[in-house]
Amino acid sequence: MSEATHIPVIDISTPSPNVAQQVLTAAKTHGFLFIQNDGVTIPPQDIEDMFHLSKKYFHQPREAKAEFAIHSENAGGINRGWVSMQGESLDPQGQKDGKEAFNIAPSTPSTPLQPLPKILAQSSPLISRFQTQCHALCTSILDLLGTALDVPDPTYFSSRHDRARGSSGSIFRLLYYPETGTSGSGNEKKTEHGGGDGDGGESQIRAGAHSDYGSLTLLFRLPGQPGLELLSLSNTATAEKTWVPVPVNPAPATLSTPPILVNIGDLLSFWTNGLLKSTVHRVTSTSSTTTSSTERYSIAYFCHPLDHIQLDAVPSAVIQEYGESKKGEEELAGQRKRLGMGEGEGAVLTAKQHLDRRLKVTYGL
Ligand SMILES: O=C(O)CCC(=O)C(=O)O
Ligand SMILES: [Fe+2]
Repeated sequence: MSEATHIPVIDISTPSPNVAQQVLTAAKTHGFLFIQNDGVTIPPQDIEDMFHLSKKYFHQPREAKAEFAIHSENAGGINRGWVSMQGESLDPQGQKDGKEAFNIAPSTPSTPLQPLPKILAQSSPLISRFQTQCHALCTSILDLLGTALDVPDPTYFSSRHDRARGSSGSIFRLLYYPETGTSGSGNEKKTEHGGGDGDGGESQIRAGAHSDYGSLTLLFRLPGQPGLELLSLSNTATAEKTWVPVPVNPAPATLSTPPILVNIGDLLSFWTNGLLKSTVHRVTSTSSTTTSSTERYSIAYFCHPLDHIQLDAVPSAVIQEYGESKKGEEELAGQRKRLGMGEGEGAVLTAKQHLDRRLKVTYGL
């Protein structure tokens, strides 16, 4: 990875203005940062158990998984349940993704977990606990951003994500990228797609190029299962971009458990006038020289503000100034266009409207 895209590993276990600045700098520069796992907020044992559960779930026969198909009543409605192999394209202009997924909406004190297939239901306490832990980490990161952005109330962002106060678009997602190049995987063909963005090689797209929709995404991956790449500026003069791999553990000699990867989503970028970057990323096969790749698992927590939260001006001089700069204006015009908002349309969106527009523009939902 070139120095320009060196994603820092940040230890936030003792929050301070300096730590807050480190988080802000990474969010402004790369839109990606690693958080050192303190072993407490999200215990490594729970991460391991979640991966174990995910493996057990996805290794079931197709028919068992189809009972809880995404958006079905069985699965508890819209955006919940199982996404089949090639069942979605994260890049609407690209090919179908070579992956399966299972979406679980977070439980709250007033809403229990959605109906789950038996294997997952048996581990409901682990799933609920894991979601709560993920949300707690998001809260800490949002508070650090509030501090570094000099918002008078540093909990400005996090209080607007308070799960006890209502529903949100937050979603917890188990992801499975089946082995390819062998019979029965359902995704045998190696494709030519994806080599044209500067990496020069042939690679198979397992999850198409996209940016995430919400405020923050936490991503858990397993050592020995690389494949995530982000689109990074490689030449400022020509604005040329290139795909850069994101290691699972950037410092295995010093970090016994992989740090947690965090990235900024479109909503938080929009809310901060484009100051925080929502960076395009994708998942490719592990090898650019062979036709097969081994199975891969990841787990994502997509954190969203409460549905009713208005994404209006954040009381931060840094954000306001950025919005008035040429770069900020360009950034916002691009985001508005992507959201299908007319030029000069100054309407304030709620978090739910933002998500609905983003889904509508991307999927025509
Ligand atoms: O599986 C991964 O490593 C990334 C998945 C991803 O970017 C997503 O689901 O939004
Ligand atoms: Fe993503």
